[in-house]
Amino acid sequence: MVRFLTGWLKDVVNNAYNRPYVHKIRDKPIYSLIEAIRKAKEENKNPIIAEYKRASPSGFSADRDPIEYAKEMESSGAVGISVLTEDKFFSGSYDYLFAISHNVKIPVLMKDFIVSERQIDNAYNLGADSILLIVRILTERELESLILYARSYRLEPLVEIFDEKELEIALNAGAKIIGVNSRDLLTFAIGQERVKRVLQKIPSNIIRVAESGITSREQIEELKKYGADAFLIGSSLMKEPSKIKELI
Ligand SMILES: O=P(O)(O)OC[C@@H](O)[C@@H](O)c1c[nH]c2ccccc12
Repeated sequence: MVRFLTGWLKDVVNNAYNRPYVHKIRDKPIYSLIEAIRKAKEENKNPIIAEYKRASPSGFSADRDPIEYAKEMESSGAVGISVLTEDKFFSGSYDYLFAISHNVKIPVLMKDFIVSERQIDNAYNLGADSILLIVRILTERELESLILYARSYRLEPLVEIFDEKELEIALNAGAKIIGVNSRDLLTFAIGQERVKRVLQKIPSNIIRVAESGITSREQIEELKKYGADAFLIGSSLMKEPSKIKELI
C-alpha cells in the first residue's frame, strides 16, 4: 500500500518529520511489554496499558500530573504506560515520556506518529521500552524498515492496524504485537464490531491488543472472547484513574 494521506493525518505526519533530535543518553534498562502482558495473563489479571493523554483531536482533554498518574497506574497493576508525545494535536511532549519512564519500573510505550528513525532514536534515548507504528501512515517498506530499526535497540514495536488489509501488511512485516484500533483515525468514529472481527483473525502466537474506546470491565471480558490479550485505555483512565482497579 502506498501512503496517501488527507486531512489532519497529513498535517500530523508533516509535523512528525520535523521533530527535533533529542540529545540524551539512555540510562535505564529495557522492560519487555510482551513479557509483562504474558505475566499478567498467567496471574489471571487483565493486562492493561494505561495511556497518559492530555488531549486529542477528537475533543478530549484532561489535566493530570504525569508522574502521579503513572505511579498510580503502576501500583494498581497496569502492565505498562503509553505516553502521548505528539505535540501539535495531542498536547504531548517528550518531557512527559522522560518523566514517566524514569519514575516507574514497568514498560513504557512512546505513542506518536512515527515516520522516521530519528523519532525512534528519541524514544530509546528518552527511556521508552516500546513504540507505536501505525500501518495507516506508512508504506509497507517504511513499516518493515522501522520495525527492524526499533529492534536494533531491542524495542519491540506495537503495530497498529484498522482492518484485515492492514492486518496482512502487519503480518508480512513481521509484527509480534499488534493493536487493533477501534477508532478510525480519520473520522474518529468507534467501531467495536470491526475490532472483534479483526482480532479473531490475528494468529494466536501474536500478542493482540484492543485499543481505544474501552470504559468497562464488561467490554474487556467481551473483547477477550475474540482473542484480545491486552487493552490500551486512555480517556477513561485519564478522567478517573481509580477506575483501573475494577478493570484489572
Ligand atoms: O482514549 P482511548 O479511547 O482509551 O484510546 C487510547 C488509545 O487507543 C488512543 O489514544 C490511540 C490509539 N491509537 C492511536 C494513535 C495515535 C494517537 C492516539 C491513539
